[in-house]
Amino acid sequence: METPPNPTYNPKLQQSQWNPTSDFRPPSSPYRKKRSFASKLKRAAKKASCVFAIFQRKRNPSLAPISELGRNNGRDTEVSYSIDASTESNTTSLSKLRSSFSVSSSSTAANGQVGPSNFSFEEILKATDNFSQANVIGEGGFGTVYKGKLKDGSLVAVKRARKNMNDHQSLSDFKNEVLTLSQIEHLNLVRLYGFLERGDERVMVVEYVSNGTLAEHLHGVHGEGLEIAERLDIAIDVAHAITYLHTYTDPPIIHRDIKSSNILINEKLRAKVADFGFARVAKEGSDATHISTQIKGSTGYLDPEYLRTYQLSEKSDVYSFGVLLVEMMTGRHPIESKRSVSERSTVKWAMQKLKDGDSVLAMDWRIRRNPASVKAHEEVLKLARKCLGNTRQSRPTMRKCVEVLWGIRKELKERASVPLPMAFHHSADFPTRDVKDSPHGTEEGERFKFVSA
Ligand SMILES: Nc1ncnc2c1ncn2[C@@H]1O[C@H](COP(=O)(O)OP(=O)(O)OP(=O)(O)O)[C@@H](O)[C@H]1O
Repeated sequence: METPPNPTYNPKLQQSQWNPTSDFRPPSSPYRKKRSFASKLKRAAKKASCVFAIFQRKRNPSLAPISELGRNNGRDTEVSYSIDASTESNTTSLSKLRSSFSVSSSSTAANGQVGPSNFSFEEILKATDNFSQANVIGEGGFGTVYKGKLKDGSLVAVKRARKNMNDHQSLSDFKNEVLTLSQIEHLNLVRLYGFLERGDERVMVVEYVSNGTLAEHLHGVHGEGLEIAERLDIAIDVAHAITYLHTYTDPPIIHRDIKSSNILINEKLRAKVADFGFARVAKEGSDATHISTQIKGSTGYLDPEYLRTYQLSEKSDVYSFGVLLVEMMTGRHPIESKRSVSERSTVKWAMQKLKDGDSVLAMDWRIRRNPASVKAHEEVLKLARKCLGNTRQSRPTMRKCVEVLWGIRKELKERASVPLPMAFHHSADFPTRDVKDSPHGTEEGERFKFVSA
């Protein structure tokens, strides 16, 4: 099932316009379409507002132009940039998926502050209570992440770059993340609302996603333990997001750091992919199949072919996605250093179980067992096996992964709706395991509990 690209989205953005490593300048909008009378009128109004902005800047030079983003290091000016908010729609079919693939053009208000709710550095200070410890929600490679509430009531996550960010790489990763995020908009990708820079402070304001990371859900820190259907929905969301990056942005974007801690979960247990610090723009041109680059990514998720050859392609994300699928099905970290040698690499262990016809033994103890869930688990592992292929040519595209996952979800729903004969409750086909079992125990001696759908 091939999906034609969204006809309204055909940006032809030259890489030279926004090379993330060399030129940190937000590009002009790549979003092109025929202009209606209304949009001409809008443009005229915008022009007028630009004239007003120039007039304002003359009166108030502290309002730096958008094009100075990232270039006023050390000066006490404030620079801001953000993208429009748009209504999110849930995507469950290919056509809906397509319609959600759009890039919003960045809009600039007269005062140089833009976005869904205009905010200044002062408002960010207010929103986070002067970056108070009570609002800290996480710590990452770039610095501390705060929860904030803007004056219009919307919740945001504020990523505050470490002040002594003299590590050139971290700063360029930070800028890379801002730049990449500013290019894209998708239901399953964390939205960038804006970037502010004042003096040595740099903050990135992004959509707040309220329910922790996938890693926390899988490894028992957050939530009750996800059921198989919820895991499938999350896998589909992630696959949609990566498909979008690979297929519907031009030039394509390789995420480079797909892992469970970079996937944020909302209250409805749907996923948004975050952390574009390592994202890399693929070369333009159909014959460009890979990019030679420094190794980036996270242990356990890294494509071995990329490690060997230093050549990055979209299929490196596919490999990491394969590792993620295994993690989601087994509930184990990709590397489990405390386990016996044969179980230390979760991918190797689970793939061996699949090969031996014992895939159910690699199923997360938190997932309820029934014929439908056991089958879905096995099918996901089979897809993971393809994603983990040794060569990039042997791995499926992310779009193919979406299709396969849709098929598995459909079958799961159909199977789950068929009432189980009582005999199944005591079936020897499905080993039972006590849900209280330690996730760190070895599989030998584990007792499984079989539960009907
Ligand atoms: N948009 C967000 N909404 C809610 N919480 C977030 C958001 N972004 C980040 N967090 C929280 O802050 C933590 C740190 O995030 P950050 O992206 O800075 O680093 P990381 O991805 O965990 O680590 P690294 O940068 O080393 O990859 C996350 O683990 C998450 O708990």
